[in-house]
Amino acid sequence: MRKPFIAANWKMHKTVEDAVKFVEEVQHRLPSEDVLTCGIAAHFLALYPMVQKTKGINLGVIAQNSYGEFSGPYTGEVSPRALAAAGVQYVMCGHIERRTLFHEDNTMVAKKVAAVLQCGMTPIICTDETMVQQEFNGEVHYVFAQLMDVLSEVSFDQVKNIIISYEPSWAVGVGQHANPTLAEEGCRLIRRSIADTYSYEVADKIRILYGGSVNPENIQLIMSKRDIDGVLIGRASLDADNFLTMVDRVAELYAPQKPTAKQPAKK
Ligand SMILES: O=C(CO)COP(=O)(O)O
Repeated sequence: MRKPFIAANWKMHKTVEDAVKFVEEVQHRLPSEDVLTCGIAAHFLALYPMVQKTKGINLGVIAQNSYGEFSGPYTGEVSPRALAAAGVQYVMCGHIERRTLFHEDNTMVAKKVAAVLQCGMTPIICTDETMVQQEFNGEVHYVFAQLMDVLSEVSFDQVKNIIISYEPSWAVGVGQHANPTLAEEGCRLIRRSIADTYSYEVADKIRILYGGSVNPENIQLIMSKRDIDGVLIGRASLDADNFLTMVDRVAELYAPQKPTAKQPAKK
């Protein structure tokens, strides 16, 4: 069974002080790691203080980006080696805002993914709808070439250590989440492409997250979908109580002591 992963993506919000305060607010109220994994993607400055604050609690620290080299003359970039040494566990690679605002392409993202894996961290590889489907002559076709480009440097041994997120551009930051069935379809297609390229066993183990306007009202519906293993939450994760409400709602779906009608549908 794939353990759910509930991650906040704070983007360029919060000062270091705000970030630490948030951790203090949630630290004694998170469910056990046996039920689900929680994480927070914060900006670079907040990462080290958050690593110190989250020791021993179910709240992984996620970098929102890193560079594809370990060291060198890359002014303004942050090395994955430095992130790993600081205790960061996960790195987001190729978020749609990095692609659209900072012109990251598949080659750059593939290098980041490879470097993150080499440093012993888990990449959260971000994909959007253009990476799984395209329209030709008015018909929607499923395409995997771009996803495979991004995974080009990930070996069979390494692929079990990745997380993938599916964040369709029409749902990110707009307040209207993708129809859960469409969201699951994107995740299912990604899993199928992993199965075709690597193996069914690997595809069955990889966690695939959905991101795009997730909030306390829609999180249970989204997380009740079989092929959605977690969520990346932007705006709705900035408030500690809101974040905890969402975590609790997912825990309700998964906690063994609280079976729900949805549970048999999950893997
Ligand atoms: O970008 C996102 C997660 O990475 C989603 O952002 P919103 O939840 O604000 O739509």
